[in-house]
Amino acid sequence: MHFQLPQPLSNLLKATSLWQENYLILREFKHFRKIAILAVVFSILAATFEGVSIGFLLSFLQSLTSPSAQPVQTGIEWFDIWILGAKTSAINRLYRVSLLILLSTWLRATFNYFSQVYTELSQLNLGDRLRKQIFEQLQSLSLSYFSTTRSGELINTITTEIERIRQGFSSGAFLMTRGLTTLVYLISMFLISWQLTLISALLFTLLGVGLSNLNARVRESSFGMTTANANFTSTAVEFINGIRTVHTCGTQEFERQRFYKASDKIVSTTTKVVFTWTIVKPIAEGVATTVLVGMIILAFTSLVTNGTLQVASLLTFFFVLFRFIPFVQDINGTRAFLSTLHGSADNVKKLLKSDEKDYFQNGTIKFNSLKRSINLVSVDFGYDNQNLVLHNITLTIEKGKMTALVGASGAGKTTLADLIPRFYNATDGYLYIDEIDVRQFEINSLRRKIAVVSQDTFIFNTDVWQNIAYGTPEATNEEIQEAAKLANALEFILEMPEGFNTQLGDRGVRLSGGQRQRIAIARALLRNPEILILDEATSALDSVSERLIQDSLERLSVGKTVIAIAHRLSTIAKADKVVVLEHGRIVEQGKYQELLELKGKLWEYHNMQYNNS
Ligand SMILES: Nc1ncnc2c1ncn2[C@@H]1O[C@H](COP(=O)(O)OP(=O)(O)OP(=O)(O)O)[C@@H](O)[C@H]1O
Repeated sequence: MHFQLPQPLSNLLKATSLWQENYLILREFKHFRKIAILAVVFSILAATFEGVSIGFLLSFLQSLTSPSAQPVQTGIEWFDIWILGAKTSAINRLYRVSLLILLSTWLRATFNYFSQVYTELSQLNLGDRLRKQIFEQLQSLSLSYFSTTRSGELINTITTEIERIRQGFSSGAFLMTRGLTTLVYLISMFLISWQLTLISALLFTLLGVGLSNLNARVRESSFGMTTANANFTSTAVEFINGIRTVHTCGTQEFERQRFYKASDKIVSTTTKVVFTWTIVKPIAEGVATTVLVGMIILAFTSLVTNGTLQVASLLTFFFVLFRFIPFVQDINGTRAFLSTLHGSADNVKKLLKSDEKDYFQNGTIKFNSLKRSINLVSVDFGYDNQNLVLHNITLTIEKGKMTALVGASGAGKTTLADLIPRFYNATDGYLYIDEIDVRQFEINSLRRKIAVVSQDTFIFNTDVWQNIAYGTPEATNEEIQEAAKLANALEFILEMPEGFNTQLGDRGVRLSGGQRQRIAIARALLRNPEILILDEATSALDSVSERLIQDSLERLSVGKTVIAIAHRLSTIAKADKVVVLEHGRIVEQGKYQELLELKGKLWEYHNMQYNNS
């Protein structure tokens, strides 16, 4: 069944500031509107039956206090006669009304149960949708977004802040049910005594207005609380990820202070919120009790003594008022709690918002294979708008050839190589693959043909099989073993306690640097790429394995296009073209021997390396 809100209702909803401010969150309801509507419907039914039981209660008390009096009549003849038993004896009426009270109470309890179940389910769905929405957002943002955002902050948004919004939904639903029931109470009270109801309504409204001011303050301080949470998660994530560096550098005390400070900040900002938020309920309670006592005195001294109100009606009125007060307190308390969530909502909305974010724009042309060359034409690139890292790069990388990038640390070699699989877009200039702008290619079809073996290969916390086959799920065990063998990784894998089934731990902590790199090479070998980017691929290996891997890479490179970045010149001596970069500019390019004869930059590096070793 497909639920849809009626158009006018939907338009009305969209005109509210609640919708406009929280559109990015509320739009998720459309994915589980059936559940959300059921939650609302059951809440309405529960509230209605609360009112119905009050009606029956009045009849019940009347039957008790003045059995001979005319019973309460609804005006619906069949109902008054057959259901309430208006024409039967007082005791009969008492039985009937008692039965009706029980029935309506059970029904109310049942509806309450379903309203709670569907509210919880809606809440679960909201959390689920928001997490997935953020995942989609993170997947579609360009990599540069992650260079400028702390990962801990993102983790905080996905976990803590979404959890708080989820709680916010159930509080919102609670507010709605409480609101509806309060309305039903108000109507019942109004029917019993409009004078007393008007006075109570006026006093409670004044109370509500007074408390709004406090809620605004809670809202303000909630932003500080969210910032403190985000900062704390970032600090904790950095501390755990960098634990080896902390031990190596002996900075435990420094980290302790940083961690404690971040944790203290959560305490201080939250304390501020707690003090303001929790004061709401006691204030509401005190004022409400004063109102109640005042009303009892007023009712007795005027309305009952002059006969305007029956004792049964008065008792029912106070019974309802008595139940009404905690509801009003709940409403105020929940409103205050909801105010504490503005910071969280803001945080999630900021991440989901699409303006001022750099999105990855996918192309449509399917990349099948490299036919001629990759051409960079006057390419400039900067990670931010202020500082260019690459300047005016014009370069041809020919199919089937090995192009080596050489230069000092920070010269821009990795950055240049990252432009080919389009990890980043050129800030200016063009990158063509076979004369087609790289931006026009469907990115996954291009990246499937490229393998990158980089300095910081990520090893997943799963077994060796899956780590090598990452990106090639269709690979057979034989193929995986063959790739491991070619990458010179088979031996150490088989020496591990469970061989290929060994779990590699978070980020591959159970592997040495060289082993990690060999897993990465095996991963690349398995993908059998057309274009191979080797970024310092052999730097973490001992000389024996380096030679073995060098051989396997040479075999693999036959007929493939290789872009190799290596500090050790021995690994690139056979390159078809060597490109020397300095401060993001190409200063030399040509064959290794030709460049040596020029006695320029490569010659300097060459001498430095071979004279030192
Ligand atoms: N994600 C990033 N965000 C901002 N700046 C970056 C980023 N990555 C690198 N840089 C900067 O870009 C410049 C070039 O870095 P790159 O990693 O390309 O140099 P490299 O020649 O590969 O160095 P190395 O040989 O040390 O790996 C450096 O100044 C570096 O600080």
